[in-house]
Amino acid sequence: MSRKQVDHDYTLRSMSNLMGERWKRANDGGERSLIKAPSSGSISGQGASASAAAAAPAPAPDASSTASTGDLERAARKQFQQDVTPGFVYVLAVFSALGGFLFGYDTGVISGAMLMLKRELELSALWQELLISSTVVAAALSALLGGFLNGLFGRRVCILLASFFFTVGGVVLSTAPGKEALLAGRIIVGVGLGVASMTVPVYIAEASPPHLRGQLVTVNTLFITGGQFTASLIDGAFSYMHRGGWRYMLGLSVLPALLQFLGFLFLPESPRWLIQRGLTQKARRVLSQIRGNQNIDEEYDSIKNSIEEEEKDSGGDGPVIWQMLTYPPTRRALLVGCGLQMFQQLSGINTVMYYSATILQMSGVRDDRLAIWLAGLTTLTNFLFTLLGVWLVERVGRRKLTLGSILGTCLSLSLLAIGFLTSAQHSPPVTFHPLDPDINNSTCSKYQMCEPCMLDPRCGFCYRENGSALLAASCVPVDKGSTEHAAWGRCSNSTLMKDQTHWAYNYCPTSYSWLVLLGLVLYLAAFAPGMGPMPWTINSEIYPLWARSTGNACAAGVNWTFNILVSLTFLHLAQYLTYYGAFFLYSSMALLGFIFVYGCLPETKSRRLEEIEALFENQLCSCGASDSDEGRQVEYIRVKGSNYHLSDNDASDVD
Ligand SMILES: O[C@H]1[C@H](O)[C@@H](O)[C@H](O)[C@@H](O)[C@H]1O
Repeated sequence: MSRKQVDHDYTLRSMSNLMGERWKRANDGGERSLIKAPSSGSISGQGASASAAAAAPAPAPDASSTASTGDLERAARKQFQQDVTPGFVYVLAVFSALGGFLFGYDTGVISGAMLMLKRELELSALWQELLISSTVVAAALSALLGGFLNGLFGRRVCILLASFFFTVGGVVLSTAPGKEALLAGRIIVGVGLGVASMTVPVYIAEASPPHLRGQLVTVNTLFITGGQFTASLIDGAFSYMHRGGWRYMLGLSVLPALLQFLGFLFLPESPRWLIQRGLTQKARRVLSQIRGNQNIDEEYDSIKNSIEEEEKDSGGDGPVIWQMLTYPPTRRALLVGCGLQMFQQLSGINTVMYYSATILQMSGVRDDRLAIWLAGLTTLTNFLFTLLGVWLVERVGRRKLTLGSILGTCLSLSLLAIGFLTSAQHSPPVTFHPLDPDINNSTCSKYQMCEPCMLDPRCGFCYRENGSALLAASCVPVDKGSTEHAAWGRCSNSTLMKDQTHWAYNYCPTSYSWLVLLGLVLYLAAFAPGMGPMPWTINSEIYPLWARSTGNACAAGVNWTFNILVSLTFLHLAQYLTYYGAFFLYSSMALLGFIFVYGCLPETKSRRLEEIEALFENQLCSCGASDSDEGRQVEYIRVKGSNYHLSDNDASDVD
């Protein structure tokens, strides 16, 4: 049988299962399942038969039955909102999202810690780069390995493992006697990061009821940005310590890590993973614990049936990744999931996060400490707008949220670029050429403007400010040991830097910085609610169970890999393309991302995880045409002790 036929059969089988269940429940007076038909046309991926079924005229309900249906529906919704979501699922989400917090904290805290470390341990540029990127490289590799571990040992063990690594890493970092131990600590933390970043969204998604899933998984990204914000506060606070502040900065992560470890000793395994492993009694117990002793029969049966279906359908032998690539729906889901993560990083979020202090310096902030605190404002904005995403995700859905967000990201990146361009066009000229004591190094003295001088990593701009006028501006070599001062002359140490003399490394004084700042704020406001969290949220729900951990592992691996690529290349990119060139490049990446999302991302809001595979049965990137499906909703509604799937046009199924 060809793969195409297999897909088609699968579609029919899933359809008839759903319809059969619906019929059975409508007739036996017990639990009822009401699934709303597509509002217009078919839901994507349900093929011609589904369209035909949807197009068939439904019996017209009489007026009284419509009225009672409305009442029932309202009562059902009320009941559902009152008691269907027990608090336990929130506890579970928050404890898991501590993994997200550590992700944000450990990636964010290093920039402030590095300012102290490089001074105290006299780190060379190579060691600084090693300490920063080793964590991200370890995270990329362990995220990939995490897929395998997840399938083998389950989500809970993987989260325990990640928090164990975070704890050990934190202890090693805070007690490190030298740079080698620091490197070891950063690698250990990176391993934890990779495993946590791919496991936590999956665990939350698998434990959540469908109507809350998006929100709860998005809380994980809220915790990531919360971790980044906390890290910037801690960096600011400990920057006042003369020695050893970095030990506290790096070591404090032990607290949330320990809390998560202890919490997960008592939290349950994902019920879906348990069912897949055949541990059905345990799965039932966990499910009713998470659902607060509601009737879980329908949900349990539905998960179990779909797992059996999936196992039959995925077929094939060999490693899971091979099976995913040879089975069209999972291959498409994988492309969409990895594509989203790639475009998230290509939109330059981490350039903005890591270089916000430089961007702020451009806008006139001279004091290093103030720049550190203001960089905290950037992370706060990121955090606050992610909160907006948590609020929006179940209201507008993933697709519209991602589309709106990436469009806004693209426009605000262009504004940032225009800000940099205008600053470059009004770049101050070099007006003073001091005698270079090192006659061999005359590169810096060749520059006539601040812009090319600033873009050359070997040079910096030294000037005196008198009101708004720049006086005696020169381009001089930077000190090889520290970018905080020049190699020689007026800007070579702080005692010489009197009379309003300033050293600008990596930026130029400009009066157009407000444009850059505006672009920065708009960028975060656009990126944080959608492009920040949605790639994680969507990845946690688009794969069938047998492929979920591998799919998330690949997508998280892509996220970390592009994170390294974008953040490590930024300074080189700025050197070759200038700052505005780099931001125009990110903006065009976001535009490509918009086209990709528009064409390829189906709406997954309110669907059960087991239904989502059907969305990928159509040809890849045919979703742009099926926007109308977004109105389709499946919700569990509990009425007088029974579970309903309730939807808009299910009147014929209601007594
Ligand atoms: O979703 C997160 C979030 O947006 C963070 O702010 C960013 O630093 C991460 O790289 C990203 O994966």
